[in-house]
Parts: sequence; structure tokens; C-alpha cells
Amino acid sequence: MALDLLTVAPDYPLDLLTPAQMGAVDAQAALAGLVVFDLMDRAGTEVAEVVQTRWTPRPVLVLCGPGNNGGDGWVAARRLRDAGWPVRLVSLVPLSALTGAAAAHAARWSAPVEVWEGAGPSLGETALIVDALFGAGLTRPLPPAVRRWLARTTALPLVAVDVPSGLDGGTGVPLGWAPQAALTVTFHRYKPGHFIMPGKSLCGDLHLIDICIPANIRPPDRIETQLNHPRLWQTALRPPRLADHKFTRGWAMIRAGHPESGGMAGAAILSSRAARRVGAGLVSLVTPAALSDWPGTMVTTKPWADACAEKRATGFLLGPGNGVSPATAAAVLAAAATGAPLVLDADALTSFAGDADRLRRGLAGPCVLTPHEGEFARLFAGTPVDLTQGRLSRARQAARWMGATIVLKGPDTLIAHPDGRVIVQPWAPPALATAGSGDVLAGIILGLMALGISASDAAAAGVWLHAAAGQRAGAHGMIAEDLVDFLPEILDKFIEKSLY
Ligand SMILES: NC(=O)C1=CN([C@@H]2O[C@H](COP(=O)(O)OP(=O)(O)OC[C@H]3O[C@@H](n4cnc5c(N)ncnc54)[C@H](O)[C@@H]3O)[C@@H](O)[C@H]2O)[C@@H](O)CC1
Ligand SMILES: [K+]
Repeated sequence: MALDLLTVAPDYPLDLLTPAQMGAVDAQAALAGLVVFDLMDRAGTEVAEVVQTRWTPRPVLVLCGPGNNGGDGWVAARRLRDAGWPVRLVSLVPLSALTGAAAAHAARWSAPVEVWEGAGPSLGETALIVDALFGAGLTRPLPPAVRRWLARTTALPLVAVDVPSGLDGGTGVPLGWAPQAALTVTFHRYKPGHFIMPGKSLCGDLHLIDICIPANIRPPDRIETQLNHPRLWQTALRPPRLADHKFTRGWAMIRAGHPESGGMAGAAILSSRAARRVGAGLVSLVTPAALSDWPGTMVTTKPWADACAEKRATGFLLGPGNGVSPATAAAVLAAAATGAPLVLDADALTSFAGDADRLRRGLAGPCVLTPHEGEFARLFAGTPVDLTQGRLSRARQAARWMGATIVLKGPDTLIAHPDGRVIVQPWAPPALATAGSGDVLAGIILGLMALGISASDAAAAGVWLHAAAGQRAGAHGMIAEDLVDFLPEILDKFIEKSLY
């Protein structure tokens, strides 16, 4: 089910654990006296519960693998059978190959078992598949026969235990291939692969089960990936103070309406409105062409160099409707050299395609880059960033190398910081994929940075506010202008209230 961004519980777990970290938590839980047999019992029992909530009784085929993921499957099969469901259980390995808690739960199964042979089991009446083949322990692609069997059953709904077998929970990238699940039930904490494409899509609806591992049992290393939520940054946002005047709330400069883009300024106007809505004191559109009047936004035809020389400027945005050109690249470098907060989007990024190192060397202050996949690939081609890796790894590498915050946009927008942390925005309505939406996002981040908020907080807050405005706007008929108009309501309800 799509988790509701606006109502998610304040104690919702934000940490995303890699399979190795989850393994470390499991191991510590065992050391702390928790019994794997009991954890597995809870896990499998809850899988069966969730299945019964979602589907009426029907012939179900439970596929159990060789490890603990398979163990969860044995429990789920037993619970479903106890509840009166027609259950077939197929074990990938002979029962003699099972060990530990999985073997103990297998011993409690009192009905016939089919052991996988050749091309796999016949489907018969099967109307639902439970995939308990491999979870966190998968280290290599699925056996070819398993892959072929799963690929033939795509017409049936599949419930994945922990992850669709074949998906790397750490990255969201399949180890070769993974089936499409209708529902994925996972335990204790979500993993990055549940929210990062293509894993996010392969998992279908997500359900997190508390198997009663205490929250103080944590992996020994730093948790580097988290879900985005106001809890992470809301103390950085502040309501206007009594003593404020427009310059204490920041002066943002936006480069707009350049001849290379045919003089179009609409994108920059959207950005400027967004920057003002989130609280920037003053926003200037710096443009060589006269623009029609935009009340509240200052329009100036002074040269960009003059804008960069303005000591009171607290933020610059380049990109929206700037045109891909050496002039745009030069304007970026001029703004970057000031050391003031900088947001780069669209054409400002593509103007450095094949020359990203020049941008990297030119950055003198905090910077947020907001590429979508195509802009990211163009910008980082030929750099040390390995473009063959999944989105999480690529975003992380790019932020480290560039020394800037990277907002890699998509249905799973990633906010990667130079220190290796990545914040994942899991809930973004697909309606946000519309012209002008990116200009609004860049403007929100600019406005927050111009207010003095750090690049990392501004990027995470900006992405969240943008998604929340999109959710508030609804599934149909939303245009980018609407996002801007919903911002005050979102800020009011979710940010400032928490500060008083
Ligand atoms: N450890 C715990 O405390 C708990 C673990 N749980 C479950 O345990 C799972 C992890 O269990 P495991 O670590 O045993 O890992 P898995 O059950 O995912 O798989 C491990 C087994 O698969 C084999 N294997 C890996 N890749 C293979 C491939 N491509 N072809 C054939 N064999 C392959 C491994 O050699 C190993 O025998 C989780 O995903 C979760 O479902 C739950 O029971 C909850 C409690
Ligand atoms: K699985």
C-alpha cells in the first residue's frame, strides 16, 4: 500500500538496513537471547496474516528455499493450512539439506512436501504464489530453472517474503533477475532495495512486520541510508522571527530568460515563486530580456556578473530555461566562485557534460545538483562515477566525487550527501512527472538555502515538501503552478507547528 506521506506515524522507522546490517542485527538479537526459531515463527505467522487480510482463501503454492527465508515460508504455509487454505509446499532442496530453525519449522509441517525437480512444479489450480526462496542471503543469480519457472507464472499474484527472490535488498538491483511481486512482506526494518528502482517497482505493495527485535539492537557500522521525513530536518526550518526583515530572510538570484533558450522565462518564474513561498526574503530574476511584470519578484536586466558581485546575495539558481551553452557554464562558474549557496538544475548541469571536473573544481560553497537520470548520465559520463552501478551507488559516488549534494530525481528520488549518507524519498505521486515540476523543486531548495539552511537539509526538506505538495494536489489535473500554491499549507501543517 502506498504509505501516506502526510500521515505517516512520527515514530515510523526511517533507517534502511543493508542485508549485511540486517544480518548483524539478527546475530546480535541471538546473542541477546532472542531465539531464531521464535523470530521465524513471528515472521512466517505475520506473512500468513497479511496474505489472509489481502486475499480470500484460494489454492496457494509456497516455495521454500534452503535458508531462513525458506524457514519463514514453512511457517507461513503451516499457518495458512491451519486457517483452512489449500496449501502446496514446494521445497527447493531435499529436507535433509535444511538446518537450524528452518529445519525445526519444516519438521512441524505435517502435510505432503514436493521437492523441486527439473523444470519445477506444475501449477495446477494455484491462484497465489508465496516466494520464500531467497531473502537477504542471496549471493548469486537465481538457479536458471527457478528463474524460468517464475517467469512463466507472472499471471499469478506473488507474495515475496522479505524481497522478491533475486533482488538485492541492499541496492534495489536484481542479481540477474527477480520476479514481480504484488506484495512484499519484510521484517524489522525496510532495506534500501525496497524503495530504490527497479526494486521499488518489483516489490509491489510493501508491508513491514515488527518481529520484536528491540530497537536498541543496531548494526555496528553507520546506517547510511534513510527514508526522508520531517523528523530528519524540521528543526532546521524556522518560522519568520519578529526582528526579521527581507534581507535577513535571504536574497536569491535566479538566472532566467536567456537567448540560448529562446528568451523563455517561464521555468525561472516557477522557480522564483517556489523560492518565495518557502520563505526567501527577496528573489531576483536576472535576465537580459525585459520580462513582463511579476509582482513580488524583482526582475532585473543587469548583467549576471553584477548579480554575482552582490554581497547580500545568499543563493543562486541556474538551469531552468537557461539553454545548454558555454555562456551558461561560465555563468555557473561565476556564481560558484562566490561561495554562496548554489542550486544547479537542467541546462546548468548539461552545460558541463563531458567537463564535470571543471564544475567540481569551480565549486567554492555549498551546492545542490538536481539531475534526473538523463542529466545525471550526461554530467557524470567520463568521471570516476561508475554509471553501470544501481542508482544508490551512483548517487553516492557522484556526491562524494563532486563534493556536493546530489538530488537524483525519479520515482525514488535520492538525496546523496558528500559524506556518504543517502536519504530516499519513497513517496512521490507519479503526477509530479510534469513540465515545470523540476523548476518548482529547484526553487524550493534555493529558497531554503537562501534562508541559511544547509545544503543537505534544504535538499531533503525540499524534496519532501515538493512530494507532499504533489500528494496534496491529487492524482489528476495537477500542474506545476499548483504545487507552489500548496506549499504554505504544507509548511503550516507539518513544519512550523512542530516548532511552537
Ligand atoms: N536470522 C533471523 O533472525 C531471521 C531471518 N529471517 C529470514 O531469513 C532470511 C535470511 O536468511 P538466510 O541468511 O538463511 O538467507 P536466505 O534464506 O536468503 O538464503 C541463504 C541460503 O541460500 C543459499 N544461496 C544463496 N544464493 C543462492 C543461489 N543463487 N542459488 C542457490 N542457493 C543460494 C545460501 O548458500 C544459503 O544456504 C531473511 O531474508 C528473512 O526472510 C526471518 O526468519 C526473521 C528472523
Ligand atoms: K523471497
